[in-house]
Amino acid sequence: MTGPAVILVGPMGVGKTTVGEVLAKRLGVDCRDTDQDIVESAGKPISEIFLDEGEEHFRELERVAVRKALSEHTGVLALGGGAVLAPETRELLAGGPVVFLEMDVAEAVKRVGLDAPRPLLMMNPRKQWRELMDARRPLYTEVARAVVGTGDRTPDEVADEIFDALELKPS
Ligand SMILES: Nc1ncnc2c1ncn2[C@@H]1O[C@H](COP(=O)(O)OP(=O)(O)O)[C@@H](O)[C@H]1O
Ligand SMILES: O=C(O)C1=C[C@@H](OP(=O)(O)O)[C@@H](O)[C@H](O)C1
Ligand SMILES: [Mg+2]
Repeated sequence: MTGPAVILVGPMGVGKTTVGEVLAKRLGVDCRDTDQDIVESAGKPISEIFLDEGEEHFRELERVAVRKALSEHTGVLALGGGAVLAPETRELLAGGPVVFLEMDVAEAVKRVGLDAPRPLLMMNPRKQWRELMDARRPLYTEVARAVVGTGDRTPDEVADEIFDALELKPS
C-alpha cells in the first residue's frame, strides 16, 4: 500500500480543497476530497447531514470516508477540517506526507464567507472559528510533517511552499 502523495489538513476555509486541486494538477495525479466522498455517498450536502442527522453522525461518516480514501487513493487527498478529531484518523495519518495549512481568523472569515455554508460557522463565525482552532491546533500539529502559512499567499504560492516542504517533484 503506497497511500496518498500529499494529505492536506487544517481549518475550514484555509484552502485544502483549492490547493489540493492545484497540487494534483502539477503532480499529474487526481485530487480526492473526503467531504466530496461523503456528499456523494449520502446524496446530500454536508449542511443537510448536520441538520438532519447531527454532527456525531457526520463524524462517523467522515471517519469511514477518511480510512477508505487513505487506503485506496495515491494522489492528493484533502480532508475536512474536523477529520483529525478522530483518534483513529490521527493514528492513520502519523508519519504520512501530511501538511497543516494555517491562517488567521480574519482571513478565515473572509474566505468562508465567500463559499459554501459551513454548519459550524453559522453563528458568530469569528468566535466559533477561534474556539475550533484552540481545540484543534494541537491535533493538526500532532499529525503534520510540515506547516505552511496561507494568509498572504495565492493557492499557487501555497502549492510552491508545499512542494518545497515535502521535496516533491512536478510530473
Ligand atoms: N490562498 C488563498 N487565498 C485566497 N483565497 C483562497 C485561498 N485558498 C482558498 N481560497 C478561497 O477560500 C475559500 C475556501 O477554500 P477551500 O479550498 O474550500 O477551503 P477548505 O477546503 O480548506 O475549507 C474558497 O472560496 C477559495 O476560493
Ligand atoms: O472543520 C469542520 O469541522 C468541518 C469542515 C468542513 O470541511 P472544510 O474544512 O473543507 O471546509 C466540513 O467537513 C464540515 O463542514 C465540518
Ligand atoms: Mg474543503
